[in-house]
Amino acid sequence: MITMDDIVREGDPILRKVLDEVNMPPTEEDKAELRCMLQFLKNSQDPEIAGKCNLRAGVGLSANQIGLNKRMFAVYIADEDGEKAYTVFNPKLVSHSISMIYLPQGEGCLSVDRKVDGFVPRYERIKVKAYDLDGNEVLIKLKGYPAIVFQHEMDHLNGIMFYDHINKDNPFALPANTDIRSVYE
Ligand SMILES: COc1ccccc1NC(=O)N[C@H](C(=O)N(CC(=O)NO)CC1CCCC1)C(C)(C)C
Ligand SMILES: [Zn+2]
Repeated sequence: MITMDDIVREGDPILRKVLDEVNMPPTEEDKAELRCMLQFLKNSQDPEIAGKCNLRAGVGLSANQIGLNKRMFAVYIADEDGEKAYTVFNPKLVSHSISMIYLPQGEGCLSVDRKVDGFVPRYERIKVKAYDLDGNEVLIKLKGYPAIVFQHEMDHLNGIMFYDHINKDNPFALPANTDIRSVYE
């Protein structure tokens, strides 16, 4: 079972690596690891398990955050209209909206044990081509909060941290000449 002890923290070089593609079809090992990552997110959102194991309520986890050099991540979002779980290999952003969004409270990261203030501009809508747990190619269309989570995780696969997107001069400045609005998760 993955716990916070297994989560790599900032400073570890693997968080700044461009990770390697996973050969398709995925091996049993690849699939087991990705399933474990999704289970961690579910556990972290279960008050009982999260309380017992001191887990931060996570909505997304990328492979390098548990020390694996593989282009894969899991996302688990449980909201009013049910739960959305994604386990993806080799995701590729195929298109995105011009309009952008950001979380008014900013972003955090399971690998960052400090608050980093500032707005993180993200595309409002994205289309992602990836491979699912069975190695089938899937096209995933997202908008709003789920799109933010996916972009946060895809950044991790390329060694990008959320705070790389925060304006250095004014963390709460929004990109000029951009259609951008705040969204709540
Ligand atoms: C059940 O949990 C929630 C319910 C409603 C709103 C928010 C959350 N949880 C989170 O946003 N959780 C964040 C998260 O998992 N991540 C993922 C991460 O660090 N991946 O590498 C950071 C988020 C910031 C924006 C998108 C992902 C942390 C860094 C605060 C743990
Ligand atoms: Zn993160």
